[in-house]
Amino acid sequence: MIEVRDLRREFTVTTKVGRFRRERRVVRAVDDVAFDVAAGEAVGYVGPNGAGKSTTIKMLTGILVPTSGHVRVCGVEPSRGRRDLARRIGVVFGQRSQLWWDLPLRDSFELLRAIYRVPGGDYASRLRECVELLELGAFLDTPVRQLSLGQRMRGEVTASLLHGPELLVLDEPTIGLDLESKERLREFLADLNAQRGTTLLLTTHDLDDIERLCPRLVVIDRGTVLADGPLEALRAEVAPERVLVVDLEKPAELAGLPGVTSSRAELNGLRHHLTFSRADTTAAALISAVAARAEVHDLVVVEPEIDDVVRRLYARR
Ligand SMILES: Nc1ncnc2c1ncn2[C@@H]1O[C@H](COP(=O)(O)OP(=O)(O)OP(=O)(O)O)[C@@H](O)[C@H]1O
Repeated sequence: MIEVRDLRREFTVTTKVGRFRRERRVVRAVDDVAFDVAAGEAVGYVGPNGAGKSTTIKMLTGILVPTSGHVRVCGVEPSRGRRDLARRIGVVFGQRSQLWWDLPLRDSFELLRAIYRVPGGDYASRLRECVELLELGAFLDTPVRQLSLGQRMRGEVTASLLHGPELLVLDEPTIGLDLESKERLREFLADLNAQRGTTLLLTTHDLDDIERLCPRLVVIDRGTVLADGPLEALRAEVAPERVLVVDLEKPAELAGLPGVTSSRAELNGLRHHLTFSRADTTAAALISAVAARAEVHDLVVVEPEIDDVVRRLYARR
């Protein structure tokens, strides 16, 4: 669905030096990026501010022309076949609208239907589905400028799906939304991917979006790909330590258990936090070792937070 090789984009920026001189400098925003996305995947494209995420997305959608490299999206070269591509993909920019500010949402949708020449039956069924799942009914006749951010974002997502795209590219789709709106949108996108098979590529700073939606992560920093793989594999690679938290029936000492790299006790020895590495032991073996020493009341295995995984990936540089 997406094929990117040796992708590069440079910008020339002019900065003022002293009172009269200006200096031209080349900024390489995307530097030899390569990745593929197969049909039906849901991939998170993450990185710190200025990493090159938006620049990549703009090249994938044909808004920006690459300085060099190879990009194909749905078999189309985006900068040459922008119109053709627009019929096959949907794009949502959290910070930019594709809706007509003064028109009611419903009229914006009608205009998009005409632009993309969507057959009446397909349009009606897609709109009905989005209205129902994204709960748009109450504000379909409200001008876009009067909508809340959460309502507008639901409108943006609907607008991007009316022509039935194979791929949906989202740049910061949940930015600024309240928790309930975020969750509703995530659930909708997860269903779209799982049930319709729509491929998703999204950039986000909210790692809960990734945890909820994207089994695979491409991490970019300073224009280059730092890591690419399933979230679980990256977690195991850079943050292999997990913590077994056990509550005991009676206080006990749990020092020296095999595979435990550090431990901490609280509640007068009733609760223990045992840190262990995947390479040294398994959760099952550790639980058996604890149970052989003391009567276990309850337990939980805590995985490293996704924020921690991503922070360690950035730090690895
Ligand atoms: N039009 C432009 N002219 C000059 N420099 C640019 C331009 N667009 C982006 N850049 C620079 O390219 C780099 C990458 O920017 P980009 O917007 O792709 O980052 P990002 O990962 O999307 O960041 P953020 O998370 O802050 O949105 C930055 O150093 C940015 O200043």
